[in-house]
Order: sequence, then structure tokens, then C-alpha cells
Amino acid sequence: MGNDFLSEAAALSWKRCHDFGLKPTDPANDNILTESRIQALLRQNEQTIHYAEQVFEQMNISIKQSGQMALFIDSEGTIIHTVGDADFSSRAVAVQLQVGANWAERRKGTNAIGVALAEKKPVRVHAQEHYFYSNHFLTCASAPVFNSIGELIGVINISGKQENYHAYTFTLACMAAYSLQNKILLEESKKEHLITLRELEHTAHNHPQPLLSLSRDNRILGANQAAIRIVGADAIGKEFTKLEGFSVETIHNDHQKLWQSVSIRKQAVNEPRLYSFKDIIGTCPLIIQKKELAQKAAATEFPILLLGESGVGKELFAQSIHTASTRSAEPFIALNCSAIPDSLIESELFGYARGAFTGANKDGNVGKFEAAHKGTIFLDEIGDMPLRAQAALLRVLQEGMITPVGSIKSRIIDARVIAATNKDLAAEVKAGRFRADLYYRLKGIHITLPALRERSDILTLAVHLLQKHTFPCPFLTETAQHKLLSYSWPGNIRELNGILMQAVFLAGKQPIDAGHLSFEASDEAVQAESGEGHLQTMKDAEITAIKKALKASEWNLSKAAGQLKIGRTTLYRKIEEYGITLF
Ligand SMILES: Nc1ncnc2c1ncn2[C@@H]1O[C@H](COP(=O)(O)OP(=O)(O)OP(=O)(O)O)[C@@H](O)[C@H]1O
Repeated sequence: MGNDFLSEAAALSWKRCHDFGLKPTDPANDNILTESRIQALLRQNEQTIHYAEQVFEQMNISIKQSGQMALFIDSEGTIIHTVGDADFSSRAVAVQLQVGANWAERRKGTNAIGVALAEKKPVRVHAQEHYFYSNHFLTCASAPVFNSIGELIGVINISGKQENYHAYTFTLACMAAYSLQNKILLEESKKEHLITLRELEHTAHNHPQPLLSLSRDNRILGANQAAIRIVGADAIGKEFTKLEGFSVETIHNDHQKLWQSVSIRKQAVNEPRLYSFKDIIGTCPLIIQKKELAQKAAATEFPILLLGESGVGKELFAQSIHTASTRSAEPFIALNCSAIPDSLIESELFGYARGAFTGANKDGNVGKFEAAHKGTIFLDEIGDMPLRAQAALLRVLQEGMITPVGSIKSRIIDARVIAATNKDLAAEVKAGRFRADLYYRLKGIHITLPALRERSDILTLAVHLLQKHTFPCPFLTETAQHKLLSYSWPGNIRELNGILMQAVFLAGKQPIDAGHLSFEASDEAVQAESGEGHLQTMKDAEITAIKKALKASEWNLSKAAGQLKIGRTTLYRKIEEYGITLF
């Protein structure tokens, strides 16, 4: 249709609306349910509305303050619950954003509710992306809600006037939908297994693992999101069979197995699962680019050098490369190069023969290179490797052979080398602390991972980390989100993870607020970052998000707009309005 201001989802929806025979000039008004039908619908959905109320209560203040409203819509597209700003609500009624009205695409053209129902995924629809002219004043974000058997039961929507747009509404809608889903699962389990009530809650909070509830005849009745990712939504109702690579923990009630709740957990601590590319979370183009590069590199045999600050995910990338390579069935051996004492370098790298030296294991020992034969050796902190060890390493790389200490027999070694460092290796070479020949041999494909502060997806990562560790996923208030975005993250994702875990602990069952986030860097540093002596305003946060997206996309407006989930024209307008120039 040639409307390049439309997101991909909105463009598809426009096509559907066109096929339904709708016109942008059609009146937005349409039949609303009668009062008695509304009452019947509310009774029918009483329980879900009750949970939605609890979720909305947590975000009510920020919704009101930002002049928006939050809605819960059933799976047919009928609005059944609303909360929010009174002024906006009265304007919204003019376009029937009210209980009893139906916002399916067929009735209201392209809109976030209709698109989320049709596509079953979260979506933002902003201003002119709405199909009907009469809805252009709106900006809306919606996220679908699924029940414990994976069926779509409705949508959470947050709407406001387009001038009240801000980038976090989308995240907020997604978080609210997750939160509602988890509440429903937990409550359903309570109903099914009354006796387990306390215990299941306890399990859910303290073991953030995939949870399944099984019927007496071993059928899967419900699953949380983490479990659905493993067993698949289509497994609900089917018989549960033990999964390879997972151990099953059945929770008993004293002597009798009155019910079964099963948590599936990855097996065997001594054989931890290695990371794969799907564990690398990120929507920022900077990280997507690096992931794509690493995926390409995984298919080759070139050595790889991973660069980047501490905690940016270098080991995660190294493991993912190994997992995606043809060597994945063979060992992945990690060696921390900074931690090898001079006297043990040879024996660490090459191993030693039986009785090679006093104090050695009498049966001899396999060195790291031999252990990695046919697989991958990950040389972490290579920039801190002592010079003597560098010489030994260079020998193996050049000769492709090792001779264990005290042995006369050499062995051919075929190990793929991935090295990583947070040091500037070229500068280390210049300073004479790193051998130039070793540097060039290791360099092969080099991938520099971005620091967290350069990334535009800090909140996405935060929600992911919270979900990974805590069930149900706690809510991040708006001020907490701002605080996360204002910080410089010297410790990168590792630090983000630590701070969130502490915040979960401090917040207990409350939403995570700014006060629960305590950073290592001084408060002044955080404030200095935000440019003023107080937390960032919404506008500051928007500017930061836009700048990050522009930098990450190298000023490609379409890419940056996609990343921010707003239209290109809106982005352009904001760049002008805020006078955003190069960094
Ligand atoms: N993109 C990502 N998605 C999810 N988790 C991530 C991501 N990047 C890093 N992490 C997590 O952050 C933590 C730090 O990552 P990792 O140990 O790979 O960093 P590193 O760069 O090797 O750090 P160091 O240089 O200190 O060894 C790990 O728990 C890792 O799982």
C-alpha cells in the first residue's frame, strides 16, 4: 500500500481491513453491548477481571499520571475492564474505548487490540497507523494473555493521546500481560490442588523453574511460560513423559501423593548445558548484528577473538558458537588464562605423563588442549596471560601438536580456538605485554560486544532476567525503569542481574521501585548521568532511548523506528522536536 510509516504488523492489518471492505473514513462508532449483555459478560469473566484489577492496581498511578488508560479485552475483542486517567477516558468514550465496545479489526480497523488478537503477539499501533482517521489521535500498545493451556483469553491494552506517547508503554503492556498470565496459572493450580496451595506458592517463589501441574492420570493440566517453552503449548492435555536431559521433582503431601506438581529441571550439575544463541537475549540492533556475525563465524573453523568489557556476554557467545558449530557433540573446554601460575603453564596446557614430577597425580593428567580435542578451547582473559604462557600457547597453535610434560610422544590436537579479553589487545601488543605473533594468530574473526550502556534494550534484558529467576515476574515501576536507564552499568549484564536479584529480595511481593535498586557507583554518578540532580523526566528518557536506537542503527531511521516500535514519521518528528543531533 506504499505506507512506509506503518510497522510490519500494522501494514498486514491494513491489508486485512481493506479485504474486509473497511474504509479509513468509516465512522468509528458501532454497536455497543446493551447493559444487560455487559453485566452477563462481566459475571462470566469475574475471576479474570479480578486478577486484571490486581495487575492494574500496581500500575494505576503511572497510567493516570501519564494521561493514559489500561484496558482488559476478552478474546473476542470486547472491552471488559478499564482504569486510568479521567480526562483521557472521556475523550476515549467518543471513539468507544469503553466497556462493552468491540475493538476487533473487523469492527474498528487496525488498532493495537485488534492486531494483538489477530497476530497473538504484542504490538504498538501509533497515530496514523490506525486504519480509521477518527482513531489517529490515539497511541496504543497491546499484549495478548494466554491461559494455562496456551489458549488466548484476551489482551491487555494501554492507550493514550498520541502526544502522550512514550517508549515504555509497550514494555508496560507486555509486563502486565505476563503478570496476569502468571496470576491465572497460579490461581488455577490452587483451585485444582487445594491442598497444595501454600506449597505450590512456595515452590513457585523459591524455585524459579519451569512448573507443570499434572492430573492424576499424568496429563499436563497447566504450565507456566518457562515450562511451555520446553514442552510446547500443544503439550497441554497430553500425557507427560519424562524429558531427556531433565530431572523431575514430584512434590508429595506427607505420605500420600494426593496431587502431583512437577518441576522440570536440567539434569546433572557436573554436565551443565552449554548456552546457545537462543539464550542471547537482545532486541538492540548492536547485539543482533554481533549475534548474526557470531552465527556466521560458528559455521567456519576460523579462530575467533571476542572483545568487550567484563560482563557483556563473551563466554555466553563462546559457548553459543561452540553449540552451533559442527563440534557441538565434542567438549567445550574453558581456560582462564590469567589464573595459571607460571610453574604450571605447560602441565595445564599440555598435561603431564605418569610420574612426570613430584606431587603430580600418579596417573598423569590430560592437559586442556587434549581435553578439547575435536571440540573447542575457550581461552578467557587472554589479555592477562603471562608472557611465558603466551610462548607455550603459540607453540601449540603453530604446531597443532602437544607433548605432555615428561612424555616423549607428541599428540596431534584438533581444537577450535575462541579467545576473549576485556583488554585492548592491540595496545597490549604496543606496550610489549602481548606477543604480536600470538595476537595475529588469535585474531581471526574478531567480534566486539557492546557495553550495556550502549544498548537500547536494557529494559527487555531486565524483564528477561527477572523472568528467568523469579516467578511470578515482578513488576518494574516507571521510576525503577528510569533509574535502570539512567545508570552507566560498569559491570554490564552481570551487574544488572545482581542488582535485579537484590531488588527482588528487597521488594518482596511489592513491585520493584527505584528505591529497591542500589547501584555500586555513587548516587552522584547516577544523577550526573541523568544530567540533573533528580531522576530523568519522561522526555529525557525518550531522548536517551532515541539516541541509543539511532546510534545502534547508525542513523537508519526505519531501523531505529522499528527498534523503538514507533512509526518513522513519529521518530522524525521527535528528532526535530527534541533537536537530537549526533552524540
Ligand atoms: N545477551 C544476553 N542475554 C542474556 N544473558 C546475558 C547476555 N549477555 C550476558 N548475559 C549474562 O550475563 C552474565 C555475564 O556474561 P559472561 O560471563 O558471558 O560475560 P563475559 O563478558 O564473559 O564476562 P567476563 O569478561 O567478566 O568473563 C552471564 O550470567 C550471562 O548469562
